[in-house]
Amino acid sequence: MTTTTPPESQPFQAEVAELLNLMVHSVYSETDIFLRELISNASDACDKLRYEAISAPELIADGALPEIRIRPDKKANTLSVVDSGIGMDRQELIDNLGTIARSGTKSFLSRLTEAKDGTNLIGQFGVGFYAAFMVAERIVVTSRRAGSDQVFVWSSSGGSGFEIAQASDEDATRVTRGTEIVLHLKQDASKYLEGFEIERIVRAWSDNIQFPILLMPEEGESHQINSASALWQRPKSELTPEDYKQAYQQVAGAFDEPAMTLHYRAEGRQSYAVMLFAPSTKPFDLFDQARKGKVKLYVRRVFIADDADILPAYLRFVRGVIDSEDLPLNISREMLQNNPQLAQIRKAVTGRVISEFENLGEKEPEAFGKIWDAFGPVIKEGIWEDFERREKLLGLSRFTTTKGGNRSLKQYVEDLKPNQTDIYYLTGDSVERLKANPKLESATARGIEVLLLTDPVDAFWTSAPLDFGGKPLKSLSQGDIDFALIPLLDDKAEDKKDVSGADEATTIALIKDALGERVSDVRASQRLTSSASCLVAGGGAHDRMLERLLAMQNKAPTTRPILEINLRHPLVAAIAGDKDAAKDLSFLLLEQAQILDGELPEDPAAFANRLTQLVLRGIAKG
Ligand SMILES: Nc1ncnc2c1ncn2[C@@H]1O[C@H](COP(=O)(O)OP(=O)(O)OP(=O)(O)O)[C@@H](O)[C@H]1O
Repeated sequence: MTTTTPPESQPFQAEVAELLNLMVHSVYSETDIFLRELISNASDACDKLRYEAISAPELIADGALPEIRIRPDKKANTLSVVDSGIGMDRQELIDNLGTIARSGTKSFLSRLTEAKDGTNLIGQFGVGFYAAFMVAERIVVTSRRAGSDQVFVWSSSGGSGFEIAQASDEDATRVTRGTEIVLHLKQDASKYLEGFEIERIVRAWSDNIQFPILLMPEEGESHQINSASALWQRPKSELTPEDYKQAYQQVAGAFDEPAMTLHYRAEGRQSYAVMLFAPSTKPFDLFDQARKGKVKLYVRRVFIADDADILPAYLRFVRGVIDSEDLPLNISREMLQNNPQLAQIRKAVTGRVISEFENLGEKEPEAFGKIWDAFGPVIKEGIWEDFERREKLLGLSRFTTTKGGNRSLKQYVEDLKPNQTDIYYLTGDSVERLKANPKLESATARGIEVLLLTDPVDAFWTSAPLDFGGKPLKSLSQGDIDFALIPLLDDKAEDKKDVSGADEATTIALIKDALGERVSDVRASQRLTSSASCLVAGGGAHDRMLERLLAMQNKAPTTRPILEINLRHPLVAAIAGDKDAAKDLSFLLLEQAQILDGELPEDPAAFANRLTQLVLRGIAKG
């Protein structure tokens, strides 16, 4: 005897209501995708059932492979997508079809509202089930969790909420396991009742869904309309670029083209098939804190998990499938973490993905450039995290430098100047600002190439001790720089040295006295040629950019910088000669340097005031 729960109305989570509103009033032309989304959910449900049935075989007592049925009904103007998968109980219906759990949803929705054509963005997000509201004015979902004697009906016409109720006897008899989704189609969506239209969409988007998809026409025989093969198990020679594209779009729920495809079978100590893709566009949650990967793990074609952390977090954008022949089918998700066989697979596949990137970088630099543009900031996390592959990841990295875009460290090292032993870089907010940074001056005068690093992650990985090909990486805004042995491009420039040289000891003493605690030291600079001053971090301190980022997050106390001055600069030279103005001039040197680093002077009003006073004095003198 089952207890009866009365029908109940529930509101959608605010994000769902907003998404539905967007879907209904939007101009998305790609309405076809609703079917792909429903089939994909149905397929996931079949996968989950097969997985649960490994430890509870009674769930599929009939032994039949779960399947997906599509039933158009012109008279009723409905299209049904039915699966005999895992199904949902009452709470699951409420949670899964009433909320969106993914973080970052709010900010994504506001981007979607602003976008002109949201299809691409929608692809990054994956609206899933809710896409059905593009074509349906009312949706009724009847579901029975596998093994349960209770059946529930979820229904909604979009808007602000849904109803949930216990199924009638008739409904319960019809849905013996899994989920039936009935779409009451909108007026202009009746084309989705045509068999040929359904077949076309399934071929285009869902052909390689592993479970049979059956079309149940109103007249005539039902028949299977997909090939239902595990594509990754087929030999490469049988597959076309179009097959790979479809497989990628299906497995990733994406709309773009894969930027790289890696398909192979490993034999030997372990056998497994690998089909992985690098997308060409960024997903919306690339920088999500959870940093979860999305490579699906199968064992002998049975889906096991989609979060088995097969690839390291810095490759979390890679999508696809690994299908092992050797892992035990009944491996629990908890056991995946510590399974030594899986650890070997992880290691081998990670190495292979990286060497594939290396190949692409060498043979098809443009194709690799696309991947780098989209995912470089993520791959660079690996330089910090993956000690073992650090040099390889540095080798993969592409940089904007003072010589141009898309430069590799290999190219950098080939172009080293005579006596140059280090690889120089500067971190900051934008390439334009970095190019104008005075810390580049001395390097520029010697034709030394400098990496201009502007991704937030750059401040972090560069804080590890790094070298490439035996050449250490060195920041131009940290510690001492010695360019003495590297010749100037224009060797006469050196003559300017004594033109208006200030008395070093006196000048430094005056500035130190004026600035007191604001700086940790004042030094003559090797970095500057034409600017008056710059700020650098001490050798043992965090680089300036990292310091700023950490300070923003209150993660570390700030350390005082070192002020470097250019003794040849007239402003610096003036300090020793004009004791009255020495204090104001010293502050000006500090504040100018802060501004050039993209910081604000601590007291902007005092800065403006000082500047005014000095200019007025200048005018009066003139
Ligand atoms: N046919 C179904 N059978 C069982 N559960 C389902 C079915 N359709 C949807 N669900 C459940 O509802 C959840 C939400 O589905 P939805 O399509 O909105 O997002 P998703 O599939 O999780 O995400 P994405 O679309 O990005 O893959 C699913 O995760 C699943 O738990």
